[in-house]
Formats: sequence, structure tokens, C-alpha cells
Amino acid sequence: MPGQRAFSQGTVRPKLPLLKILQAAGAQGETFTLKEVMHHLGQYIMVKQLYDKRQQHMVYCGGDQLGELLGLESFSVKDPSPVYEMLKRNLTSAAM
Ligand SMILES: C[C@@H](c1ccc(Cl)cc1)n1cnc(-c2ccccc2)c1-c1c(C(=O)NCCN2CCN(C3CCCCC3)CC2)[nH]c2cc(Cl)ccc12
Repeated sequence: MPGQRAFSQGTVRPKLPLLKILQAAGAQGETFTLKEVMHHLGQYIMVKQLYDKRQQHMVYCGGDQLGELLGLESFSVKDPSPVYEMLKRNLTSAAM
């Protein structure tokens, strides 16, 4: 029951550029929980090998759609703030 899910789990609707990134990581559908968004973004980084193999907390996203959305060439997974800022710009509540 989508309606029920929307109210019970804080479901969000990614804007198109972010939705395309999530779908490239294998996401199905158009609404997700925040946890699912983070999982698919992690998968995307791994599938596209955007993380540094030696310094695995570093993500080099310059030249990738993810970097376009973040407005960054790189970031560390140890500082999630740029990702949360990007999500604020690219997620709408699906509960409406
Ligand atoms: C704590 C969490 C996190 C979650 C959100 C944020 Cl804003 C920062 C940090 N995290 C810790 N390392 C990673 C990570 C590191 C390198 C490559 C891929 C993921 C993640 C990220 C996850 C995730 O869902 N993580 C599950 C467990 N990860 C452990 C790391 N594992 C990989 C580490 C590199 C070598 C291959 C395994 C993958 C599964 N989702 C993310 C999405 C983004 Cl935009 C950025 C990073 C992550």
C-alpha cells in the first residue's frame, strides 16, 4: 500500500538527476526511504569505482553525474555534510 508506506517510513521522491543516478545503481521505482537512497548511492560509487582503492574513504566524483550534483570533485565519506546538502536540494517528501 504505497500511501501507507509514505506516511510510515518518511518516504522521499528524488528529483530526476538524482533518480537517474539511483537507477544506474539498480534502484527500482521513484520513491525511497532515506536509508534506501544512501544504500543505492553507495552502490553507485562502488559500481562506478569512484572511490580510491587505497584510501577507501575518498570518493573522486569529478566528471561524474554525482560530482555535478554535489558540486564537488571529491569528498571523504567521513564528512557526510556535502551529501546531506545535496540531498536537501534533490529530494522532495513523497508523503504529499
Ligand atoms: C557509512 C557509510 C556512509 C553513508 C552515507 C554517507 Cl553520506 C557517508 C558514509 N559508508 C561508509 N563507506 C561508504 C562507502 C565507501 C566507499 C564506497 C562506497 C561506500 C559508505 C556509503 C554508503 C553505504 O551505504 N555504506 C554501507 C557500508 N559500506 C561500507 C564501505 N564499503 C566499501 C568500502 C570501499 C571498498 C568497497 C566496499 C561498502 C559498504 N552509502 C554512501 C553514499 C554516499 Cl553518497 C557516500 C558514501 C556512502
